[in-house]
Amino acid sequence: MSHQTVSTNLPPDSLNSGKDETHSTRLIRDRSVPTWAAILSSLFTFGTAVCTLALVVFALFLHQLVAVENIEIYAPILGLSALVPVLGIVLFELGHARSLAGYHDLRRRSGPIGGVIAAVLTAGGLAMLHPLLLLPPLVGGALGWVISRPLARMLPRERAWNALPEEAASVLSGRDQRGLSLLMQRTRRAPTVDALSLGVMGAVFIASFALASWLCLRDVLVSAAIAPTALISAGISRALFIYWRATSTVDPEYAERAAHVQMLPPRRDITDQPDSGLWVDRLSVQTDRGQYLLHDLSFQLPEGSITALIGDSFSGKSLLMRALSAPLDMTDLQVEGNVRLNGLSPWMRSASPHSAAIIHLPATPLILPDSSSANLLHPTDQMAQRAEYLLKSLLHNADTTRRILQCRNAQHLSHSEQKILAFVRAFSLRPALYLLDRPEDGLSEVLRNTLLTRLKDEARRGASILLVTEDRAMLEACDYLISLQSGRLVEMAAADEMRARASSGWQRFVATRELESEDALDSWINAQFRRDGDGANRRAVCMVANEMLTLACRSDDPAATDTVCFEIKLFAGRCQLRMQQPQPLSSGALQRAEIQATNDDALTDAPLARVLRDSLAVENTHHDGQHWMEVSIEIYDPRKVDRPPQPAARSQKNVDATS
Ligand SMILES: Nc1ncnc2c1ncn2[C@@H]1O[C@H](COP(=O)(O)OP(=O)(O)OP(=O)(O)O)[C@@H](O)[C@H]1O
Repeated sequence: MSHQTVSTNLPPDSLNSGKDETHSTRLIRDRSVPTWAAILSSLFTFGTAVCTLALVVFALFLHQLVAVENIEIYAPILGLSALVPVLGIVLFELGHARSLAGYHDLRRRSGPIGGVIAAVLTAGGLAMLHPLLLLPPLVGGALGWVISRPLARMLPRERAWNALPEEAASVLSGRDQRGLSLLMQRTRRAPTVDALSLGVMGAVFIASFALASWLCLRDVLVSAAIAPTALISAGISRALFIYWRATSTVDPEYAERAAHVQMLPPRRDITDQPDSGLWVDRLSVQTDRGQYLLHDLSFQLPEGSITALIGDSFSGKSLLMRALSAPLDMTDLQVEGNVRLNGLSPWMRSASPHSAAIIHLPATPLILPDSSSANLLHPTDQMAQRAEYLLKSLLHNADTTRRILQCRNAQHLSHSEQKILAFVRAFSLRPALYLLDRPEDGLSEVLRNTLLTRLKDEARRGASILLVTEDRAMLEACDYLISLQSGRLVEMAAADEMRARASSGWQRFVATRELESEDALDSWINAQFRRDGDGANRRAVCMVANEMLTLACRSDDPAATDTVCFEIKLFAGRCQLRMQQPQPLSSGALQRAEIQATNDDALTDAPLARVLRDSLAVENTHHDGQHWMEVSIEIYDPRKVDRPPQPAARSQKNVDATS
């Protein structure tokens, strides 16, 4: 996938000002495994298998010509000639490892295919000698399948190290790095599998030997063929066994991946999808049990904007960043949505060079156990100059800059040095979108300020920045705020507007104008009443809010928008809940609702009447140029009452009416 080149207006202090960007920005390519590599791997192992077979054939001729027929000269001739397949084995094995260096998993999975092909061809040769000779290797192969598939799944796996709880306590106290890596290691296969496979191979060898001896007795085989036949049979069952074993475990390439990632088609009703900035539409992340971790998120980040994700702990902030940058890595989760960055899908991976679209910087920096230069992606002279400049501008210290750049193992740098190194690498890639998870973590105030200045420069260049932060200065620099709660988007608005509202005590919630928004509305209201004993307050306000939502959904006013907007503010003894309206409620509608509120029979289908019944007052108000239906609801302070008030008789009436 080729990516659209991002806006590259450089900040005035950039070293590359006025120069061609393409020479100073490193392109990236997503990791990929070429299809030819699997074929090449199989060919190499096929070559090794043929050379091994040739050795067995040499052994057969040596036995027959030298030991049985007493032709002495063949001993050195055949002995020396057999060095050719020996050399072949070495060359094929070396060639396999060298030409596919770095593809260890692929060699392990595709290599055995070459062995199986050689085994099938050899089995054909055995069958031509006598069909019975096929029996031991085939039975061995079948047993190998049973051992490495169903049996291996049932047997307990061996751990790299069986730590006692006391030992684990010592390791997790930070006293034993080697112990920690052993604890982290994935479990290995069951040792019983290896023992059984060796036993099966031994059995195949001896069964073939016995069969070939019997065939020799019947003059079907010469005596010199007995041992080679047994060796070949054992080799065939070994090749099959290796293949079963290699394919019985999940390919690491597909392990720990998302269960399902689906790019949804654009909505038909949206025609003005922007071709710049980030566009997120109906993004959801679900567990395999159907629990939503992110629910139907839709928002836009304009090009060159800084936006902060705010919300309680576990509200899904970090998860959203991961879903935007690497949905495939969300182990066992189901991800779907339509995500576009500058008009293209950042979810598509491509092995062809392209400019970096998204860079995600988690709170713990990603640093390789290699030199700083390697961590800066082995920069060209021009890029190295820019990296040095960026480091200096962040650190304001030439000595520290030099020390970081000359470091041979960047994992030995301090946490903040590693963090700055990761930032410099990101800045030199010039992505269209930065996802920054707690960028301030571990940085001194001076570093946080210089980092913020740099981020503002990146935004001026045209990059969009989405960050999770608790740093006041960073929050104040934001153009927009996105508020998340329990994986749902509560609101996205201009930062100034949200700050002003928050300081006035009002909290806002925006959702689509449909009854399905009820769960999100309830969880927003629940979040306003967190004190122990607040349950009755939650129920009372949720009941009224849900009726208001029903009222909004029933409205056939052509001026009504696709969204509903609620605001809430808590006072002593009451809470004010208001909903934005296209028009004020007419006095006629209010009067009818008041009459209905006193008549139980009419309550089932009269949301406004139920709102009136369950609240202290309902009135039309006007704020920020908008009409609001504002409701006053009685609440209590759980710290001051021993026993929360029972649901009012009116609420009971409501339940009775609806049941
Ligand atoms: N792979 C996963 N499988 C199941 N649940 C997950 C997975 N990843 C994250 N979660 C859950 O999703 C929720 C949101 O996690 P996330 O890390 O996004 O929280 P956060 O908003 O960043 O919180 P904090 O501010 O505490 O870091 C958490 O309850 C977490 O347990």
